[in-house]
Amino acid sequence: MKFVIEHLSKSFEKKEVLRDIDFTFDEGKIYGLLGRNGAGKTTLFNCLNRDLKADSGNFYIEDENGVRREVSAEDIGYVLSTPTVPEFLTGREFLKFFMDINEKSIKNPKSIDEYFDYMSIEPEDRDKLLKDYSHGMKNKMQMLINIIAQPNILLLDEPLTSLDVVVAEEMKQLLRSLKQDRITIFSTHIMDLALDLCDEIVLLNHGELEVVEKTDLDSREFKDKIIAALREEGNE
Ligand SMILES: Nc1ncnc2c1ncn2[C@@H]1O[C@H](COP(=O)(O)OP(=O)(O)OP(=O)(O)O)[C@@H](O)[C@H]1O
Repeated sequence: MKFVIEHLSKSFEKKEVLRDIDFTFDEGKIYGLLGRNGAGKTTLFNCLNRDLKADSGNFYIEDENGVRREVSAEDIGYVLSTPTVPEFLTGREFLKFFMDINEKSIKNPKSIDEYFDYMSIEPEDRDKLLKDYSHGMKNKMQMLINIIAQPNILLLDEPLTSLDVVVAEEMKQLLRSLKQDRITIFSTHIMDLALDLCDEIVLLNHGELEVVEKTDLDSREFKDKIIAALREEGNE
């Protein structure tokens, strides 16, 4: 499977944020999306998730035989940087509700407590209202509902920033274990995280996506190359 973006453009009034983007993402890889503040990472994710209408362009899923099809809502899981969960439900009620409404699309469902175990959410927290969850715990719940359905494309907008070091490490392991059979695109400002977790580093710079080739560079040189590319001419 490939995820192909063609001629994707988006402007806000006079500001051209995404400029005729052409890019192909391959199955089984984690892509680290890096860009300056305001470069358009969230805008790109919002367009791919169809929360925002692109001005032009399209994107498809292409199978092994080169056959293309439209991307459906079930193909995409989108974890926002600021978790949004229904605060009036308990963690357990939320998971149950989510599993009930997605019954048909969840392959090999586990029990609710198995899912909580999977995300290291303690038994005493499972029946608390989500409004009383910490930011990191809400983040975990959001991550959980996005991976339960095993989407073909997982978009993660800075999801690890608020997590403590132990949980962030667990999430990294989780994302690595999930990367087969799907395309994971991960935006972050934490370069070490990107280098550690991601198979490819993609820069969003001047409204375009480009891969940073790593050939023969040690990690210091690679970081310098990334910073130089992002610094060049600025982004605003
Ligand atoms: N709804 C909107 N209306 C007008 N301008 C917008 C809107 N959403 C985003 N923008 C502008 O588009 C540009 C890209 O914003 P976006 O949030 O996509 O950047 P980002 O790369 O995710 O930034 P950061 O790393 O700071 O989170 C910014 O200049 C922003 O002001």
